[in-house]
Amino acid sequence: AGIEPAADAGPVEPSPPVSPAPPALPVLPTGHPGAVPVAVPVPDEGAAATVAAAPQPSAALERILRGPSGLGTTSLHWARSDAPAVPAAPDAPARIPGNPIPGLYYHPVPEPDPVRVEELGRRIKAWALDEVSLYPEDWEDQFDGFSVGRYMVACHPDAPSIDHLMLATRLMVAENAVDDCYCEDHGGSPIGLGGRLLLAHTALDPVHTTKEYAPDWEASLLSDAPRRAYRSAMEYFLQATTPSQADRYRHDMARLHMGYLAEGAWAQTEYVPEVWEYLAMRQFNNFRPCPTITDSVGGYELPADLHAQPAMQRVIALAGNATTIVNDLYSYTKELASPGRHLNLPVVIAERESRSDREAYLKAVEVHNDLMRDFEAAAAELAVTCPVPSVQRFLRGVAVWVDGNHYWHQTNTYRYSLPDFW
Ligand SMILES: CC(C)=CCC/C(C)=C(\C)COP(=O)(O)OP(=O)(O)O
Ligand SMILES: [Mg+2]
Repeated sequence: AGIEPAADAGPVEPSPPVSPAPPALPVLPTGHPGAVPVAVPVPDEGAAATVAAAPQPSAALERILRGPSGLGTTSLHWARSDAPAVPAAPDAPARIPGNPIPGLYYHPVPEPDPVRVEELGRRIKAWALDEVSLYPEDWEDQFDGFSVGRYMVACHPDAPSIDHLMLATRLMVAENAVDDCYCEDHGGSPIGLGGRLLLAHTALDPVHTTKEYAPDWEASLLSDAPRRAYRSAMEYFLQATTPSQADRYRHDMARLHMGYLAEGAWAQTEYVPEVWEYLAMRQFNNFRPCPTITDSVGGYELPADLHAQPAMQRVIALAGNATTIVNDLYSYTKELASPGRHLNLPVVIAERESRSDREAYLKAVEVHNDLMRDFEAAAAELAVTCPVPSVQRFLRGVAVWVDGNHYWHQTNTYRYSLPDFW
């Protein structure tokens, strides 16, 4: 991961004052300079019926990708361009910084709104420095290089306001702080990871304990940068979401923490998993908590029983897996250069299937492409079988998150560079 907070995960340090309770989030655009009003792409009943009647998954997929159709819906096409998904040509001229991985199946996105990107960048830095003391000032370049504002604007083009975008952006920063500080090479280690993660998880899922012990737990939430970040980001999230949306997020974060633990355990014992085992671990150590808040950031709710449907769970898992293997591919050279052996899909394929680095990398691209195609087929099928407006919008929000995530990885040349395999 990438944002490098003050690496003080150990002993309790003097705490900054608890930030005030966040205000309730307005659902409508706020009039803030960056609060660009957007049309909400919820199909009407007629449009939903059209989807329901569509016989072919491919037609439904196109429907999800294109958004609503019909009179007056032009403005509802909020992110995916009409450009087809492309296996990139190796010699295609670059229009934006960073080259896409040749042969990768992805959808280009429009450039994120620069006004929003700038305002979000300003506000997230203020939060990081003033509200949660996330990192020392001399780490500013790394924070800026992470470009979290550009990331979140690209992934949530339907957010009604900057306040909504801030929900996702705080959580993204906090999640990376925990990964960097607890798990990876900014003070992290597999040793003792379980205890650190569990205690950090209580910033998301509070401890209900006796009067005697509650103050110690409360104080612990301010005792290091990852916990301060989780606690504050979750407090804002709770103000803006329903109890079931918050509980969905907690569940996804418990999954993530379980994935960190498996990765850490394998690192500790120097175990190189089989490819399928690696993919299982990476389904948990995964971006999943980010696309699954797309409705919260969009200012609407996918009801809990619709979120829990097995077909929706499959769509979410496949989307999360595709986005996470994108990270393995774009961060490959960074991870090769890091100390020790950092597992990612190309590294595991090379080891377990006795392939050259290049062959293994190219096979990992194919694994990603299969996951993307399976995700899109599963989403299309669900759109046909469940023509409910919130489901349609959620599926589209997840698809757009997948595309925005690819865009961010491709264009973040501060963090990532491609290997020389073509
Ligand atoms: C934002 C979030 C939920 C992250 C959790 C898992 C995670 C850190 C990733 C999927 C990114 O993977 P990785 O740790 O390999 O990140 P970098 O390659 O260092 O960018
Ligand atoms: Mg990586």
